[in-house]
Amino acid sequence: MATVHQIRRAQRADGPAAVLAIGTANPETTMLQGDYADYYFRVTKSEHHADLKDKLKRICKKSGIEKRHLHLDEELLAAHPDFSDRTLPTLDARIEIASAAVPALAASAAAKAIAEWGRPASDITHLIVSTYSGGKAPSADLRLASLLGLRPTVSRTILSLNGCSGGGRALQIAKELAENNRGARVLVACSEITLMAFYGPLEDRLDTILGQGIFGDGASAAIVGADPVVVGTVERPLFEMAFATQTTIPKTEGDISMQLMKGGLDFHLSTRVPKLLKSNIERCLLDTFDLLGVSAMWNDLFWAIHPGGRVILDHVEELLALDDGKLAASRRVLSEFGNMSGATVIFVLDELRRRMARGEEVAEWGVMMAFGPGITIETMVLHATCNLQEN
Ligand SMILES: CC(C)(COP(=O)(O)OP(=O)(O)OC[C@H]1O[C@@H](n2cnc3c(N)ncnc32)[C@H](O)[C@@H]1OP(=O)(O)O)[C@@H](O)C(=O)NCCC(=O)NCCSC(=O)CC(=O)O
Repeated sequence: MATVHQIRRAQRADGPAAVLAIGTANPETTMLQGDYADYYFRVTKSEHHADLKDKLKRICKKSGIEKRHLHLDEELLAAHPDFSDRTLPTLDARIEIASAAVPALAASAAAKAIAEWGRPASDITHLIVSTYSGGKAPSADLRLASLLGLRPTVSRTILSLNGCSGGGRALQIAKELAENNRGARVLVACSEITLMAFYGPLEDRLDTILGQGIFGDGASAAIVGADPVVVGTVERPLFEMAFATQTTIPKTEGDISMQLMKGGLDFHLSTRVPKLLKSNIERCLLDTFDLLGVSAMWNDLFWAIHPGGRVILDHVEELLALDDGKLAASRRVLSEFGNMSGATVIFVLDELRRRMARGEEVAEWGVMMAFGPGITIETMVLHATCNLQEN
């Protein structure tokens, strides 16, 4: 019999985990940001809140968002007019819709990632799903496994209510799984729909107005594995996952929060969020690079920052004295899709690889950062492989 130490060593991969493929998907319904305030106040029958409508118009104008995709379209809302009133008991109906829509959207994104990866879905060994739109067990992970035809032994994990840091957390767990289980191929899927937190405006909840104005729907998927297969199907690592950390900003539990209530998901965002991130991000980066034992010039790196809001990107750019264009991938994703919570950061990686393929970003090393309730900062140091320059 081998020793436990030998068994453990044999289980570990040789190389670092890497993102091997990426896929994204969005609901068909598109909402132009310039039309949103009129639409929102009309469908929620709230035209009498003229001051709030003007505020939302100003938020939309300054949001850096051109359009968003939304699962909850006018037709679906017409079938559920009570969704506009957060005091009515709509949680059951919302969960019913979300428990079909979230895995379906995730499956669209995952199918694209699997097609790019080039191996059969049945070769996936682990599945991690992140969403804030849960409320049922078995959860979206099991439904997604079934939609994709994953093997019955696939090892599933659901991350619930991790909010905008869900994508970062899921990728960190995928890295650990891939590096500690030789041959593992981890499918990460993040799927978010705002239907859970859609309701009309309230004078005393300005964060509702903000949330309605910046959040969008989308799903992203990534396949993560170590030691790429080079015989038969050739796997092409995109981003190698060098190192990862998680930091919580002390005493900020109340600044980003979500809670299920009878009328849906109550989403709270304090006005302090951009400033809190601004005063903690650089320390977090310095600590991460210290732990790695290397120093870095911020402009020599590529950046995949979660675009939580336009002003957050402005703060990061200013704080780190980043050159123009360093946050172009985050800004483009924000512009095209809004803040899709946990799904967003993989969209940013997808956009980054397109920019790298066009030669618009040439840095070899970079950082991915996502922020969520906690306030939690998920940071990962990435290495771009030559495959990204060759496309
Ligand atoms: C909303 C903005 C685009 C507005 O742009 P500017 O700040 O440049 O413009 P501005 O100061 O003139 O603000 C325009 C109007 O928005 C209002 N406003 C700004 N921030 C607000 C907030 N947090 N809650 C309510 N209202 C807010 C202002 O009071 C102002 O109203 P008036 O015009 O009436 O004076 C920006 O502030 C932004 O990007 N904020 C970041 C949003 C955020 O916190 N994102 C994190 C999401 S959480 C996340 O990503 C993680 C997770 O969900 O888990």
